[in-house]
Amino acid sequence: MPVAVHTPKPKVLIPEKVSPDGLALLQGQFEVHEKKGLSPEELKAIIGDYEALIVRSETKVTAELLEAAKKLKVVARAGVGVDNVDVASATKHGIIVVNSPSGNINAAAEHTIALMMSVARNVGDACASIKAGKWERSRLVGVEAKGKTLAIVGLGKVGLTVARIANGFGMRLIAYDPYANPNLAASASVTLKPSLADILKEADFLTLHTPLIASTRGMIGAQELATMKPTARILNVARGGMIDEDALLEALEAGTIAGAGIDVFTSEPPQPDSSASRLIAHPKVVATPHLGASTKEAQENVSIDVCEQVVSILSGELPRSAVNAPIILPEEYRTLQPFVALIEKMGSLYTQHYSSHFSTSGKTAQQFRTTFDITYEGSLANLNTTKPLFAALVKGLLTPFTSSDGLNINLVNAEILAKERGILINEARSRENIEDKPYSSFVTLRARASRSPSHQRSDLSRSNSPSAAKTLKKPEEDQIIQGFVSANRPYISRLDRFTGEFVAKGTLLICRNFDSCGKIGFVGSQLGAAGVNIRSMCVAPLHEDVEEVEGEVEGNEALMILGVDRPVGEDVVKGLVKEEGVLEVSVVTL
Ligand SMILES: NC(=O)C1=CN([C@@H]2O[C@H](COP(=O)(O)OP(=O)(O)OC[C@H]3O[C@@H](n4cnc5c(N)ncnc54)[C@H](O)[C@@H]3O)[C@@H](O)[C@H]2O)C=CC1
Ligand SMILES: O=C(O)C(=O)COP(=O)(O)O
Repeated sequence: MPVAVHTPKPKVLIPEKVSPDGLALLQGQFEVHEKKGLSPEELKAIIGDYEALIVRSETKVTAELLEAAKKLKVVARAGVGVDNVDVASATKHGIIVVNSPSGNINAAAEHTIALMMSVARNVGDACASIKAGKWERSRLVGVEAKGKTLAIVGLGKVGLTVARIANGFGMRLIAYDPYANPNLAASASVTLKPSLADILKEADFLTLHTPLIASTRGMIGAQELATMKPTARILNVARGGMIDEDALLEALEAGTIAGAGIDVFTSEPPQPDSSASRLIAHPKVVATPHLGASTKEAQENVSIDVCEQVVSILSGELPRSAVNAPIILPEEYRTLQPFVALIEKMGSLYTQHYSSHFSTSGKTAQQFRTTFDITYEGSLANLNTTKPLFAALVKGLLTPFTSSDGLNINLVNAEILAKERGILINEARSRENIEDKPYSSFVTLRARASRSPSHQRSDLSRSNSPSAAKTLKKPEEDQIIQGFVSANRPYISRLDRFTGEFVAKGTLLICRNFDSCGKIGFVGSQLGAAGVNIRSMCVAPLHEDVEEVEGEVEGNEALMILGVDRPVGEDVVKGLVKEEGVLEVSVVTL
């Protein structure tokens, strides 16, 4: 009686508060563990059990933690900034880092405006004063935003949203961002300036909206503050570390800066007695504990956004916002996804079929070839990026070798791994008309024969002429697999010298046999006797380009591809090739 095999569900760890709206998507298919308040040591001790980690800004995802994360496939940042994640280390380990690039933009922008108005009208100070029983109207006179200059550093998603709201207040808008889109800037009535110095001197309010990276760390220090108007007010809802907290405190004390609204700090929560703590306590400062993204709406958005991506990644699909992988446009993503599955299966078929098969002379293993040409034909040739397809091929080629040592191959590390293993993949596109075919695109994988002077005639990559194809002869021929997608299912349409369409799925028994009567019956009865049920069958005759060569057996051969319901044992395979007529058998699982 077959024994039911229990496959454990992948585990997802969430060490911070993440909205339940997204987590609901994970329940059922994964084991979801919400464990708040873990120390770095405690986190490191348990991370090895998890396939996915979902964090916000508090968890430090260090190289040391990632080293211990043996099963981890994805770090999902439920927010924008990934400065708390060692992305380079994640890339090295093949761990995908995803974020939610737009889920909390509006929240961060509105919080910036809230701080700007609070600083302008002394809301923090006034609130503390009235709660203390005072009534200080003349001490707490503020300024208006209307007519003032708002200087924006970093005109990305948050910066632009702030600009659009501030435009409604009647503010004059200037920005410094060397990579900004001038059309977007103009449409938000923002004048781009060529340098930081240019906007600092004109600012009545200065607001920061860049990521924390090498070029922005410490970008506002004593020198920069000294060039600003004494009436200027500074806002930071981006990251601590971009403003020198000591220098800002000094400027506020000296009265050379009028006030500040600060949501983020160099160390969070700030250490007691640190400059950040003194800034928070300063009467001219309105401070909040990193609340930029803390709205119900933003938390729902980011949670759903990253949880959907965790589901995709753990299901072997592409994420939409990977930080350490090429960005794919949504429409391209839809086109690519079925081909990612097809190409991975073509690579895996290649490795399994050619690396080990049974023939009349016993089990033989061929040398794994390392030079491949992959050609995308038809509408697939128009894609902007084929990186996910490249990664899928590397994964398909290597996974049959490497699954046991747990190597995690994905679009993040595929290129590095291919290089490390000496695999050379040449990608080509062909826009040739394929209107005569029943599908819009197809893919050809060709493993090049090793070159020696006497074999050069067989190298089809150097000549596409039909006469070159006719010279194909064992043992120096190229190995060819062709495939296409129909109704989202991956099909193989050519395997070596044989053409026939079969679905690349499940366990397949691939038999090369003499193209003569009785072979199907013989194989069927052998499998039946072994209790193996045949679910599908395809007979693939010789490809039309391959000429029947007099005196050679190839001209009289066909492939029989049988989809079977269970793995086929070695004894059954040996029994098949013993009988004259079945020349070679391989078993592959796709
Ligand atoms: N306080 C909070 O809760 C939140 C904070 N944030 C922070 O806001 C930052 C910005 O977010 P988005 O606008 O979504 O990012 P974004 O990537 O859309 O925009 C960042 C902009 O900064 C510009 N930039 C980069 N280096 C620069 C430099 N040296 N000088 C001037 N400009 C530079 C880029 O060209 C880009 O246009 C995030 O990185 C995150 O750290 C985001 C959301 C919530
Ligand atoms: O999205 C961001 O970059 C933020 O700073 C939000 O941080 P949080 O998720 O609230 O810890």
